[in-house]
Amino acid sequence: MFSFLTEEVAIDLGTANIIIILNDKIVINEPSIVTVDRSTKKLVALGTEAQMMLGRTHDDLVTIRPLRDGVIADYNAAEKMLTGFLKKITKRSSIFPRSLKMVVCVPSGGTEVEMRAVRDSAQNAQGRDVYMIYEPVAAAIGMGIDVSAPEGNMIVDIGGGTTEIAVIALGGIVTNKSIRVAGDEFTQDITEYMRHQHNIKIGERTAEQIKIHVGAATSELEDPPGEYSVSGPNQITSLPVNVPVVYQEVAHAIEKSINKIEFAILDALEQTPPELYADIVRNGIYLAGGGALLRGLDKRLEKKIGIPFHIAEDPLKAVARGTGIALKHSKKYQAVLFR
Ligand SMILES: Nc1ncnc2c1ncn2[C@@H]1O[C@H](COP(=O)(O)OP(=O)(O)OP(=O)(O)O)[C@@H](O)[C@H]1O
Repeated sequence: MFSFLTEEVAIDLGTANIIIILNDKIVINEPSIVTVDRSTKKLVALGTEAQMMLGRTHDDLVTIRPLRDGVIADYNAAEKMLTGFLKKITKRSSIFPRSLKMVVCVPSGGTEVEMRAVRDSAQNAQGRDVYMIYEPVAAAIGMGIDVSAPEGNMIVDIGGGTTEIAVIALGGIVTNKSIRVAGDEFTQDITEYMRHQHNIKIGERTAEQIKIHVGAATSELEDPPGEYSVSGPNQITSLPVNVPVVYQEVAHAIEKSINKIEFAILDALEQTPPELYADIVRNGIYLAGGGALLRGLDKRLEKKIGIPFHIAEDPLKAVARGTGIALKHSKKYQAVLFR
């Protein structure tokens, strides 16, 4: 009778970004950040607004990233963030409590405790009917892969906190590898490199901008980006300096982290049963997550591993789209949804 009060919400609760789909449309796509008042514990800003405050707050305010390495690190902040965003987007009724049917994605390498934290915070944020889906499965659905087919498909999802590598067949994850090396680690590598090589101190946002503007996984790009200039204080003199950065430097800075991802993919392939391995060689490997946008990454991996790599159409949204599709067709996808 009150089904008009039920709203369907799909959530990609990522370390770097949160994407919320309401009734089929992306309504929130913002950084997973909150600013909280230290003394009253009240929420001051959310998402993009909170990101603007990162590194700029005074003592009374604290800017928090509630997720680290793909999982909830600060439970209270995560709940505040979810509740805050859901308040922004859902209908309110003063007479009847609203009812949210939710699907939230979780990393495939998460522990039971970590998953419970997601479930509880979603329920406390008014989710009456909460389901979960593993991120690589959601990414595969988002890329249009038939996850229930009797065929193996490998997904490599390079997010902010984790790189998830999974082989999916018959609606389940057959091989799974999750490493805590992804976009945030690349950003940190760049900060370190700039400090060592150029004696310049830069913040997280600037390092991320370098990665986005001139980020590359190889120093031999066919279509290289122009240099990107950053300014900041010299480490020793504190005087302002301006440094132009070229893509080869970023490739050098993140080399070790990319190597770790290569090894993890090789390791996952080694653990894959032979029939599924043959499918993967035939179908290629699918890349999703923001890290898939690093220039030359697909070509580099292809060369190293000898299997073609396909990048998702919109890598940053593949997981969210898949979560939304699984929610919309929850009967069809009941095998991949769990509570
Ligand atoms: N053009 C780009 N080139 C390289 N990296 C990028 C680009 N755009 C975004 N990123 C990086 O992608 C990461 C975010 O990706 P994504 O939104 O897939 O992760 P997430 O879902 O929030 O994280 P996780 O899956 O670990 O919880 C960030 O580290 C961001 O800096």
